[in-house]
Amino acid sequence: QFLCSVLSEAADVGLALDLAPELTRAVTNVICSLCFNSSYCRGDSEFETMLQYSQGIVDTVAKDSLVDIFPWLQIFPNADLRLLKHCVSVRDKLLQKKFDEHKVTLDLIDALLRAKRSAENNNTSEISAESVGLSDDHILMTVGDIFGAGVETTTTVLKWAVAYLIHHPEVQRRIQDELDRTVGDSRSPKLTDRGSLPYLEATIREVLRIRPVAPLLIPHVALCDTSIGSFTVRRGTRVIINLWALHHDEKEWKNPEWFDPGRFLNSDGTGPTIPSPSYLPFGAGLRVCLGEALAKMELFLFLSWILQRFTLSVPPGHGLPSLEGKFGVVLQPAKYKVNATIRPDWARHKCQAE
Ligand code: HEM
Repeated sequence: QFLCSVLSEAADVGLALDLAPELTRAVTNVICSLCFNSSYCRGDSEFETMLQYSQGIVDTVAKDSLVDIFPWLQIFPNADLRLLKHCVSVRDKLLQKKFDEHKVTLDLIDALLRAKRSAENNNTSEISAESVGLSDDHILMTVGDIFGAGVETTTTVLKWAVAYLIHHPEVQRRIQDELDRTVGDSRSPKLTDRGSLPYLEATIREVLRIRPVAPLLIPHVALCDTSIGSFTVRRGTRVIINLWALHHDEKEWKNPEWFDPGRFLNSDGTGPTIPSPSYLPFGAGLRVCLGEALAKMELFLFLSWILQRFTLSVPPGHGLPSLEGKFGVVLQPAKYKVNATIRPDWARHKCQAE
């Protein structure tokens, strides 16, 4: 709702908007309300700090990832590693503050603290809060992981989605037709509408295919001797999965560089499908993304709300957003500006409400 009101204010005065900070704030607030039962307003200085350290981490993790591959290289002076350590320490201080401020509420920290207290009360020589991973430090790092994994990823997918929608007004129109037919303009889309909006679902899948947020997933280590196809993988080997190659494999995807949500629709166009097993935007197996279900809900709600109310386009005098991306642990699009125009039915709606 806040995001839509920012778009609405910009639309009223014809302002070209950099959506990135607004999308980040909206996604951060989803995670904040889950972890701390709180949210940030526009211009909050703590939120600005969070934006800065988060970008610092994205810019340095996996950059020229030689240290990731040869960890002993960290003995040499390294400006990126220094910046990374600084950002992590700012993050830890902020999380510690949130943790100290924490009152009794119903959120993730609260649930973890209750589990810790219950483990402490049942303390026996075999089971202690510490041994089941519930020290204060574990709780802080769990919340840190949820932030680290849950904000930049979802925000980046939304930025790519908007960039592709601006490049493809015909895709926007088709989603809007679908929204008009199934949801209308007298209420906002809900999660229960997801099953009746297959083209929007197919578009989200195509964005996740064509610009996978984690093009090399997260590095894995083989826990035992094993094999992948005809390759032997020894215990302790670092395994990097090239998701980019899987998602752009010409044997699996016709014209893989074309943005075509239709490839994720079944033959009669009535439901979403996954046409190839070469599609793993959230990874697979034991270490598959923990937040997949949450991320899909967010992507659906953000995009359906925005497209129900607005049409997105390139502001006059600006070029189309670049689709190249900046490679790092997360593949981010370059900055771009967007024009939001209120759709005629919503404009009427607003007038009636005033
Ligand atoms: C569209 C958004 C997202 C995408 C594309 C995404 C993608 C991924 C990928 C590719 C991995 C690595 C899987 C592997 O290496 O096999 C991963 C791991 C992970 N993700 Fe996500 N993610 C998203 C959102 C989220 C959210 C919202 C959360 C939490 C609230 C989250 C939490 C995690 C965690 C904790 C892991 C590590 C799991 C483990 O190692 O056991 N992710 N994600």
